[in-house]
Amino acid sequence: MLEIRDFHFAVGGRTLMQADHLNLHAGEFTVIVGPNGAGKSTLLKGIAGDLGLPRHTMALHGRRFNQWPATALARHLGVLPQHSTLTFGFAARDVVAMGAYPLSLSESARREAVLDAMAATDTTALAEKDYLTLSGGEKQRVQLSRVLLQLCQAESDPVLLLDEPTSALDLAQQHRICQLAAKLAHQNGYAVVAVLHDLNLASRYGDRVLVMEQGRIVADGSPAEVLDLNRVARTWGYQGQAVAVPDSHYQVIV
Ligand SMILES: Nc1ncnc2c1ncn2[C@@H]1O[C@H](COP(=O)(O)OP(=O)(O)OP(=O)(O)O)[C@@H](O)[C@H]1O
Repeated sequence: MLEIRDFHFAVGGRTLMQADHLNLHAGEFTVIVGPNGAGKSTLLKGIAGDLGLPRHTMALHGRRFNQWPATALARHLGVLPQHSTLTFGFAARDVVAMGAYPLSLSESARREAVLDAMAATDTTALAEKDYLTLSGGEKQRVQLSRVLLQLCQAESDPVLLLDEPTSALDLAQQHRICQLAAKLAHQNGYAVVAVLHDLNLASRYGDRVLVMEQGRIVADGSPAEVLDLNRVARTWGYQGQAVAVPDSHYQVIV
């Protein structure tokens, strides 16, 4: 559904990200992993339009990005950046409501959609709180609600890009957000793409894993195909150990 061709971003002659051909699929939770500086955020920023790359190199549902009206594209492509800065003290629910800008909703439908988006990230209790007083993890989940709201009127399967959505979250919330990402893919048909550093979360929840190294995708497949100890040693320079999880088909790398 999302096709990328000849994607290239260089600064000062150094290629920071190159993807000759990448397809992202509806109903699939894709996880991007790789060492610091591998180009994961750059890839997401490129898709999100933040790098000014040519829009005709990407197509969504067979239509090139430059042929999509901006608001229609915003209803189908949502991005949770690694950092979101806000300097005014809005209530958390007003921050979420910012996601409604490409939508056409009555006032009451908008209020309800905001609450639905907050319920999905377990932030309902924060609705009236000043956003600036929230903890890092609470802010991250409120921002995710904003992006979920933005996609709630998509006419065809949307793409959700998450740049390190679990970086500020406690253990339980990390699993909840990964479960939500998998559910949005499997039950709602979203193409969900998340950058994660935790390879065990990637293996447990991802349908597909892309490994990036020095700006390029060097492995692409199911977690079992891609995340073995050899790959971990080669890509991260870390000699891990694999431990089987009882009564399950997956293993953790420690
Ligand atoms: N606008 C830019 N100008 C110069 N260098 C850049 C620019 N954007 C990114 N880089 C460099 O490109 C490389 C990839 O950065 P990127 O943020 O994509 O890495 P990452 O894989 O997301 O890393 P991390 O896991 O640390 O978040 C880094 O070396 C970074 O310093």
